[in-house]
Amino acid sequence: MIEIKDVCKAFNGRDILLGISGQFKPGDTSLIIGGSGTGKSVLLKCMIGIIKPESGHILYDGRDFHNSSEEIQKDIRREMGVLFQGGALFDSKTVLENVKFPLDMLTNMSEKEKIDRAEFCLQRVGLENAGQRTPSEISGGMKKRVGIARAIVMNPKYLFCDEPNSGLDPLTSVRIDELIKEITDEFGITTVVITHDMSSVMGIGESIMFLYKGKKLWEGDNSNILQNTVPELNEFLFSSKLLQDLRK
Ligand SMILES: Nc1ncnc2c1ncn2[C@@H]1O[C@H](COP(=O)(O)OP(=O)(O)OP(=O)(O)O)[C@@H](O)[C@H]1O
Repeated sequence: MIEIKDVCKAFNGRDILLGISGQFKPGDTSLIIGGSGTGKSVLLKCMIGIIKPESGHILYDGRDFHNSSEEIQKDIRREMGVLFQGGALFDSKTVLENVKFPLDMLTNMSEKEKIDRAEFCLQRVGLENAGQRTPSEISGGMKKRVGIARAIVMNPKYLFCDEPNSGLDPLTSVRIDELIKEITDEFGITTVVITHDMSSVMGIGESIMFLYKGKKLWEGDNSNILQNTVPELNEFLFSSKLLQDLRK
């Protein structure tokens, strides 16, 4: 479980996160949603340790990440998988080499063990035949799958996905969401997804936190989000004329 307690962050005197608290449970796909500039990515960066919060605590199964020894921080980092928004794949490496990369960097496994593990992960995301291609030779949806395979190659306890649907068509988006949810269920991962995609909210939002101007204004799930009474959340959910009409 990941617990965040009263996390605050400011840049150049401007408050970005104003005391965010919440819990993310194992086996759940938890979403952080909100409009542009509300602090979702900054919160994610605090969680994965790219940014240090000014105050507050981020606990990984009870271990206070930012207030732990370097050794414990290293342990926690090894338990994280991250799917970056742009994919962050190496164009000069093959798909298989991209997936294997964290194993090369962080383990003492033999080459055969690393290849077996990378191939298992590629198979899990439905790309068993794409290992020898390079990222430039595959589609956007396939790149996301490679990113997911690489994010799970170290068998993470915690998985972070930054806007996994960006740049994808609606059908591919749903497939990527479903894959993230399946993997989360199957391996009991604590998964945190940043999104502003309404179909993700309704499709995989087992736990949802809504941020607005650096504050958490609502939390719940996809079964009760449409009944919420928070004006800012409704404005976010029903931003388009089409959705407003459908709601009516
Ligand atoms: N390193 C930084 N230095 C200064 N300001 C920053 C920095 N990183 C983020 N910000 C500011 O923090 C605010 C929140 O940014 P953040 O990227 O978290 O938004 P977001 O909710 O993820 O938006 P989007 O959905 O558009 O990605 C923005 O006003 C941004 O300009």
